[in-house]
Amino acid sequence: MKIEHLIAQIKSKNSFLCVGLDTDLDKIPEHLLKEEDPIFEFNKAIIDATHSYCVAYKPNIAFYEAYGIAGWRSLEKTMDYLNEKHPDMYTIADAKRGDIGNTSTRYAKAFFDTMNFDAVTIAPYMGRDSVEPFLTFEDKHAILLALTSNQGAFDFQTRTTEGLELYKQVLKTSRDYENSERLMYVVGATKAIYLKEIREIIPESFLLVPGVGAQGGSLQEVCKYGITKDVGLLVNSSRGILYASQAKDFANKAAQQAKTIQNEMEMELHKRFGD
Ligand SMILES: O=C(O)c1cc(=O)[nH]c(=O)n1[C@@H]1O[C@H](COP(=O)(O)O)[C@@H](O)[C@H]1O
Repeated sequence: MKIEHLIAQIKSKNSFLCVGLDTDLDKIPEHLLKEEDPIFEFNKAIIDATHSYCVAYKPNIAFYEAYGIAGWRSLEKTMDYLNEKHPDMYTIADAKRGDIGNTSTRYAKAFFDTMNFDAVTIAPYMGRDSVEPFLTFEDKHAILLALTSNQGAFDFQTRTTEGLELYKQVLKTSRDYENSERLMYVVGATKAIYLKEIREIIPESFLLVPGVGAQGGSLQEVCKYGITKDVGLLVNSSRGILYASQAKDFANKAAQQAKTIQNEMEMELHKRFGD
């Protein structure tokens, strides 16, 4: 998807919500387990209920790989459903890949060509030649982990070498990669305070911001420090939306949660951009 199209979607829906499809058979409503493909049926119901309130969906690949071939099939069906019924939705494969060049090339083919995702999350640790294969696809994005939402982020990402924290080195160095305009970055909502300095290095790049909802990050703080003239944010919530109810009304409850976040986003956008 062209970035202009994503920005237009955000503006027309007054939403920069990404719904994370972290679909877990231990958490979905019991009545769905009787279906032939419970994961797909759950995703389809969630998509049908939430698509007016969000602009993106982010299946986390672990939740599909965990079920082997059946899980991959559910993922493929979910992507086919999204691409056919909701082609305006931005789709992110949360796979956190990255390897030597020829291997990254195959990962890029898997997610961009075969599965037709718009973006994939990438671990930057192996450097330039592990990232650039993902940047050769027009209108696709590689989303580099910069400062993640979890506690372990402090093990390495905030450590300083040569006067600069590692996550800042990731931001600075990757700007010189070929086709770096196709990069986005992950910054956890739980690290919103860091966004001020992050925006000094990457004033315009889109950020994927997970960690509101179940992990306790604040949408208001994220907006305060992270929003750009094009909004520049995709804020993800997975469990907080997916598992708002585990009863038969799960899709309605998920829609209510998504609508609540969308309303908050609309207020934040209104504060900054007016009508
Ligand atoms: O790359 C990610 O999406 C990601 C990065 C990060 O720093 N923290 C983080 O939670 N995530 C993912 O975002 C989702 C968060 O899920 P909830 O905490 O249930 O909203 C999960 O799929 C995580 O793997």
